[in-house]
Amino acid sequence: MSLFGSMTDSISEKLRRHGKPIIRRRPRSSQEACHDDLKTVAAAKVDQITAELKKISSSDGKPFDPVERIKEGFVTFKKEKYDTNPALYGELAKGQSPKVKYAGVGAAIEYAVLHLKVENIVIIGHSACGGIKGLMSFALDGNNSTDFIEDWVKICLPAKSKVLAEAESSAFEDQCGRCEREAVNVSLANLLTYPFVREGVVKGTLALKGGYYDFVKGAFELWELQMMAMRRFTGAAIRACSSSSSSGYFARHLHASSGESKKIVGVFYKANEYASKNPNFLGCVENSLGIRNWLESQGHQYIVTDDKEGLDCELEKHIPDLHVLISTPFHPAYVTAERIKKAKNLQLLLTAGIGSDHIDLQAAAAAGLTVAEVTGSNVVSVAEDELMRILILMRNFVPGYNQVVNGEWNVAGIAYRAYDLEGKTIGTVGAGRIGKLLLQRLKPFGCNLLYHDRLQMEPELEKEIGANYVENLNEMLPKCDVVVLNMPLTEKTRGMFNKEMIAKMKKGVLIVNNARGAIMDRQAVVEAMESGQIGGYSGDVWDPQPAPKDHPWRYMPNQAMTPHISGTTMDAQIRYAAGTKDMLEKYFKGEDFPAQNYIVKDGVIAPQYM
Ligand SMILES: NC(=O)c1ccc[n+]([C@@H]2O[C@H](COP(=O)([O-])OP(=O)(O)OC[C@H]3O[C@@H](n4cnc5c(N)ncnc54)[C@H](O)[C@@H]3O)[C@@H](O)[C@H]2O)c1
Ligand SMILES: [Zn+2]
Repeated sequence: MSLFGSMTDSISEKLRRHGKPIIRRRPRSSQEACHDDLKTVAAAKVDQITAELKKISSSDGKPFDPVERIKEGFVTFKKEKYDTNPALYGELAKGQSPKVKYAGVGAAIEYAVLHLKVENIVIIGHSACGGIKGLMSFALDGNNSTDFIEDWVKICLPAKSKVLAEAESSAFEDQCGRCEREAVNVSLANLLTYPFVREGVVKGTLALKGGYYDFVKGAFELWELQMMAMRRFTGAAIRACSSSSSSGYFARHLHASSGESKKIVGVFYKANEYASKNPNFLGCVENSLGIRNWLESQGHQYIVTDDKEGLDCELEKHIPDLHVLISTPFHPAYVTAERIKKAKNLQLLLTAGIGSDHIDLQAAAAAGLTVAEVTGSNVVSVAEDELMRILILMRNFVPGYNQVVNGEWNVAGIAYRAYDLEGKTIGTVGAGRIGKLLLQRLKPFGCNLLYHDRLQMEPELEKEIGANYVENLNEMLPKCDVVVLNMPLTEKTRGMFNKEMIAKMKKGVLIVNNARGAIMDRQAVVEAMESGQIGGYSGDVWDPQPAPKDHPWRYMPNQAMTPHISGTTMDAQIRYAAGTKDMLEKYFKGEDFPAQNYIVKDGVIAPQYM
């Protein structure tokens, strides 16, 4: 591993979770009782050293610059040590087996930032790193992960995927070199999960810097964390890290006694030959959210299957004694009242994704169960996909694509019903997380944006998004060239878009539905497509799922349907896997989940799902 402490937070984290803290605490001594005095002493010492350093550098007229100090130090090291002892450093360049490891763990960082008021944190990686070599050569297929490397790898996966995406065909050595630098960036992002670090960076009182020693070339690189770019690249890492808690012991169980072993069942789609094609493919049976080793190391049983239908299926076998069921909307395990009745040990139903309508919420509430999902985990994924579908329908893309595949060329056959998006009226039914993101993304297209929801947005947000609220849905529908559905499937919205509602829309309206298939009256859609009342329909949600071969939406004209894919991008999977793990961890400890994740809590259904 690194000599310089990068990644060490996650390592100590891992050890703490296994109940083996790296540093064992001595009983409190009287000396420790007066550590407040020591704090003052330490702060005074730091002030003194800083003042001395400033004096030294101001003697040559330049202001004190900590980054310059590091560079100078490195140049001195290179000239006076490295270049004078080629035999030793040549040996080091081949690899090392260090006897000592310096590690800054959470508490030390907190002390340094809050009390010593350091202005720079530098994380330094190095060439020929054994840890990175392990990370790069390790296949995340869920089979050969070791107890230790699994969590570490998960935290650094964004670095590995970035390198593989950018330099897939490069030589292994080159990939390792890139990953040694990217891993530093991940560690920097990891630091941002500390609120006091974030605050310092935002306020400009603290700078996060990455460094890299190349022992082979004898070079040193230094770079500063770019807040915006980092956020984008390491967002997933930040979420993955912040989902790990800092205490390793099971405190108490809200629902059961401490330390009890649980039977957890996950229902996911099978990825078969695709499972190993991407290390972030966590949401399939094969990789089972990447939590198998973690669960089993704590004595829990984890059964995973895609076999979810009928009385003979694998899921049904485990219903009588499972404690937790993890399911996804993409390959929904239908949790009916009968199944809930049979599930005598069931406590928790987790949806890895958003939308828990595959669960009979009334029955779950009556049985005192908790239902929760990873709220927000794939809202960007869905909003982007909806924007794509709007454009695909508006430009009549699918028939054009089909012509190409079929060896045809007929511009007219596409053009007569292809339009610009600009100037059209687009209305979303439901403007929650996804609806708002869609409206924001539509703004630059110069459309007339409308929304209907149970709730009106705050005037400021409404103005920023540039959409007008229409309280009465019946007034909005006749105005729209495109209607997008963005509300949950509930008892109120099931079958809501029937023949009568569809008749209220403009003739030739385009409909995008990534919300839920059952919000539409299946047959009414088919008939309206055939009559031309609906000009185009696109979506990724069906009722039931998987859609049977004879589902009529497969065969209606002017449709641009896909299987349920929008919320299960590789980016989304990292987020919903981390969110599911976070909730499991909290469940084991008897802690509450983030409030927005609850669909049913303590037998009460959240109001918008009633
Ligand atoms: N296709 C996919 O992969 C995918 C992924 C994520 C979510 N979804 C679906 O999208 C839905 C919305 O997700 P979200 O994250 O935006 O949820 P959200 O809770 O943030 O927003 C839902 C909005 O719908 C509104 N609403 C509820 N009932 C309504 C009604 N009867 N009439 C009008 N408005 C109503 C709510 O007030 C809320 O503003 C989910 O429930 C899920 O079914 C699909
Ligand atoms: Zn190393």
